[in-house]
Amino acid sequence: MKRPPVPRDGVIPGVGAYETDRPGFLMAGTARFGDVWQVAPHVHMVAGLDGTRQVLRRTGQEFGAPRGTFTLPRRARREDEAVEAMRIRTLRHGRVGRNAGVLAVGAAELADSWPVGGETEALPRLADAVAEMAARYHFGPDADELLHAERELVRLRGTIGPRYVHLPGWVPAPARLRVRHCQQRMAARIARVVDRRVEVAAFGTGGDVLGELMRACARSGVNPAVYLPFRLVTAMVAAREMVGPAAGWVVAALAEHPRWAERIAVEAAPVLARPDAVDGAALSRLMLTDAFVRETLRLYPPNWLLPRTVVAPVQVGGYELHPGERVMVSPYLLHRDPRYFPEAAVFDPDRWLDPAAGPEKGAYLPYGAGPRTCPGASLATTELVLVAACMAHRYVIRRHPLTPTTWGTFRPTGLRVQCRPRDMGVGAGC
Ligand code: HEM
Repeated sequence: MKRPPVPRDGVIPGVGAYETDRPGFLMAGTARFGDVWQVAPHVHMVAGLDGTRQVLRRTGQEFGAPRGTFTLPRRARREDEAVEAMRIRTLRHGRVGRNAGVLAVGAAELADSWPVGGETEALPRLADAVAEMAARYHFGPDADELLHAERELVRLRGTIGPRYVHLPGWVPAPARLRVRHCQQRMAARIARVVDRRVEVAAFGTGGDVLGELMRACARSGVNPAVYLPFRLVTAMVAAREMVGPAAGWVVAALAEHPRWAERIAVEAAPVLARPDAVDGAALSRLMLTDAFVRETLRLYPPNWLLPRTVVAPVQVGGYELHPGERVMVSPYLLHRDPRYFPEAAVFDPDRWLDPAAGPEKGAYLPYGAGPRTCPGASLATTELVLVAACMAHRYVIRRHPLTPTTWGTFRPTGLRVQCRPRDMGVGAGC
C-alpha cells in the first residue's frame, strides 16, 4: 500500500514558511500533492471531505484525540452518565434559547459600553464580554465572583506560547505549572460557590447551568463540589478562547460588509427592543444574522486545525498510515475548498439562506464532528448572533488592517475598530 507523498523538491517551502502562514502553507501543499500528504516526518495533512470525515468520525477507533484542555484530578475522574447527559443538555439549542435573555443582556451591555468615535482595540473587549455572557449563563448571580479567576487563568495560558509546543505534555515547565495552579484556584472558587448553595439549600433558582448540574448531582448521589468545578473551568476557558476570536471575526466582517451590517441592523431592531425578553422564538427571527455568523465561521473558523494520532493501522484516501503518526484535518481548508463551496473565497451569507442550497453534509464543521464534536456549539452561535445583532444595530463600524494569527486559535490579532452610532430612528431598542 502507498505511503502519502512527501514534498522533496523545495516547491513547498520549509518549516519557516509554515510558521509564517500555516493555512496558506497547508493549502498550497494540498493543491500540489492531493488530499493526503506528509507535512513533516510522520505528520500528515488530511484534506477533502472523505478523509476529514473518516478521521473525525473514527476518533476513538483508529485515531486518538489529544487530551482535553485540562486533565481532571484523580478524585474527579469518575464519570456519571446522568450528570454528563445533563451537562450536554444545558448547552443544547432549546435550553440556550430559553435562557437567551441572559446572553442578550450581555450583548446589549457590550454595545452600550463600546467607546464611540476613537479607535478601539476590539479583541480584549469582545473576549471579556463573551466570557461574561457565558459566565452568567453558567453561574447566574455568582458569575462575577468567578470572572476574576477566569481572567487570570486565561492570561497565564497566553504565556505558554509556541516555545512549549515541542515539549511533551508531562514536562513540568514553569509556565505550565503556573497555569495548573491557577486552574486549581479557579476550581476551588467554584467549589466554594457550590458549598454555599448547598448550605443554603438553594441550588439556584434563576435557571443557571450550575443549579441544574447540582440538582443532577443530587439525584445521582455525586458530590458536586468534587465533580463539577474542573469540568466547568474547561467550559469557561473554551467560552473565552474560542468565542472571543470568533466574535472578533464577526465584528471585522460587519466592518468589511456594510450592506450586510445594515440588513442585520434592520432585522435586529424589533427583536432586541427588550434584550432581557429575548428567547428561542426571538432568536429564530434573526435569520440574516444567523447566516452572517455561519458565513463568518466558514471563512474564519477559530479552531482551524484539529490534530489526531493514529492508534491502529489505517488507510486514508488510498494511503497507509501507521500507529504513532500524527494527522491534521482542517475546517479552514475544507470551508475554502471549491469542491464543496461554490465561489469558496467569497464572503456570501446568502448561501445559507436557501435551505435547498446548503453545503454537502459534513463539509461545514466549525465545531468539529464525530465523538469530539463541540458541545458548546449552540451557546457559542447564540452569543455570536447576539453580538452581531447588537453591534450592527447600534453602530456603523470601520476597521483598520489586521494580522490574522494561527497560533492556538485562528484570530484577527490587532483588530482595531471605530464605531459611529447608527441612525435607526427613535426607540429602536438595544
Ligand atoms: C465559536 C466558538 C467555538 C468553536 C469554533 C469551537 C470549536 C470546537 C471544535 C472544532 C471542537 C472539536 C475539537 C476536536 O475535534 O479536536 C471543540 C470541542 C470542544 N468544545 Fe468547542 N468551540 C467553541 C465554543 C465552545 C464553548 C462555548 C464551549 C463550552 C461551553 C466549548 C466546549 C468544548 C469542549 C468541552 C470540547 C471538547 C469536546 C470533547 O473532547 O469531547 N466550545 N470545539
